Amino acid sequence: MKQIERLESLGLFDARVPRYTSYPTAPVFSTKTGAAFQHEALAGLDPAEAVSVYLHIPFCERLCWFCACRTQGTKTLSPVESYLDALEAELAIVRDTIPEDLRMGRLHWGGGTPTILPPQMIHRLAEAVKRVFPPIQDWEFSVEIDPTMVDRAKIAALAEQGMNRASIGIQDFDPVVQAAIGREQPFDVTRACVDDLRAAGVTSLNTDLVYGLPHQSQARQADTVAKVLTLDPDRVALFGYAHVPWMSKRQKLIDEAALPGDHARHALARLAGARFEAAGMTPIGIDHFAKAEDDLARAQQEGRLRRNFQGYTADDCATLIGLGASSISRLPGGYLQNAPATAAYSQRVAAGILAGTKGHVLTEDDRLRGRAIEMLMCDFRIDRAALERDFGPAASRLDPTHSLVAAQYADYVVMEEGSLSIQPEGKPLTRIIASAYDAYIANGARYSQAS
Ligand SMILES: C=Cc1c2[nH]c(c1C)Cc1[nH]c(c(CCC(=O)O)c1C)Cc1[nH]c(c(C)c1CCC(=O)O)Cc1[nH]c(c(C)c1C=C)C2
Ligand SMILES: C[C@H]1O[C@@H](n2cnc3c(N)ncnc32)[C@H](O)[C@@H]1O
Ligand code: MET
Ligand code: SF4
Repeated sequence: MKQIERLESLGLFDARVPRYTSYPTAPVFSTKTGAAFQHEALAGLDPAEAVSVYLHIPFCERLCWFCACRTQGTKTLSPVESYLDALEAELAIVRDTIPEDLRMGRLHWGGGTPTILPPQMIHRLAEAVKRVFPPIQDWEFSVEIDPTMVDRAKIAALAEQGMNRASIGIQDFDPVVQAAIGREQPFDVTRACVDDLRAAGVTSLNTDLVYGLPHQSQARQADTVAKVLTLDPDRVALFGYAHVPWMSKRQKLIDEAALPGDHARHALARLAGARFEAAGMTPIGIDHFAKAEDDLARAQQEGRLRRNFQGYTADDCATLIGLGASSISRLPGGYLQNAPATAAYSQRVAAGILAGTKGHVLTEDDRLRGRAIEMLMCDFRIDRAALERDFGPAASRLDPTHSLVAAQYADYVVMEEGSLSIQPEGKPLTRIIASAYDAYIANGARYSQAS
């Protein structure tokens, strides 16, 4: 049997499992954990430890049909202006809750499209965040940028506020694919944006690509990858298209008949991956590539790679404070998600209430399984000794699962001294294998295809 058919027989194309940007995953969160927990957790933060801050801007001028991110379309800046009022209200409540001298190690603006903000709003928002969270000396400030929704004045404003990393959305450069996902983006506009970001002092530049989009072919994918390589990115994210029209209504505009089949989709991922590796980039986790000298590759090399709501990261801050509608915080005791809809979020913070509405308090078992899943997603290996260091004898609770996984995926995993490793050919199965450690997997949530 061919390699791909053996993987297929293990459920590669049938499995619908989470991406594990957290454990438990967001669908497990419940309203039993809300603002009361958030208040206690924020108040109890240790001021000696810098925190990471994520700020969500849920607005786009265009709404790409393939997109599953939480965002809304707007042609004017008036809802954006009101949203900044809400963010300032949330920041004021958070300021009154956290210890006085808490510092910020990292700030990430995501969306949606943060670059919908004109320069004066960029300054207003960045200054509001820094007043509540003064940055440490060598802080990092990263921003998600839509090359068609940015100009030099916006980039200059972001750079003046300290932006030193950026991530640009590309997805695919082919005009036929772009038309099929409702996202026109000329190469020369993207090229100019990259040049401006570099000139403004951005030292680490990520590009987002998606495989599995309608009308993608080997030839088109090869051409997109070649164009991306001429931009010389430090990192590339290559996401598998998650077709979840029940979650993201705009995906109903996607022509399902034009989506590549399972084998074609897999071949697209393989082709792009092989080209990035041939260009000298290191594969990182299940869907990233990075230059060897980039922090992400170094983190992987040194066993410091982590996974959080933004995907793979070298961020070692234990605490992530999410601001804005739908943002998720990772606090010492557990997770908390802000009200997802912009209106509900704005009403809460205007009333002076913390924005968290759903969450999960972590048990010791959650932490153990969560760390095992993170190890698989980052290192393709569950290090038994490391788990025992952190969790003591409780680490043995996973032994039956190791045995089950080792038997079920015998050709693709090895057990050595209690540590389980996924072999290189088994990497496409990583999300499926990780889900074997998920105690909540049968809770009825619907997920996207695993590979
Ligand atoms: C690559 C970046 C993406 C992030 N989320 C998505 C993408 C493409 C889209 C997405 N998010 C979820 C699903 C369904 C489950 C799955 O297939 O794994 C998809 C397709 C689950 C999910 N992840 C987060 C949330 C809030 C949810 C939805 C749960 C719910 O409300 O029902 C956390 C989260 N992931 C990303 C961000 C930016 C984010 C939180 C703000 C990245
Ligand atoms: C933040 C990044 O998330 C990716 N992204 C957005 N929507 C989807 C989806 N449905 N499937 C896969 N990736 C997606 C894009 O690459 C975007 O740039
Ligand atoms: N909205 C931007 C873009 O599409 C950033 C990535 S998607 C959140 O280019
Ligand atoms: S891909 Fe980016 S620009 Fe397009 S809808 Fe999603 S968040 Fe908005």
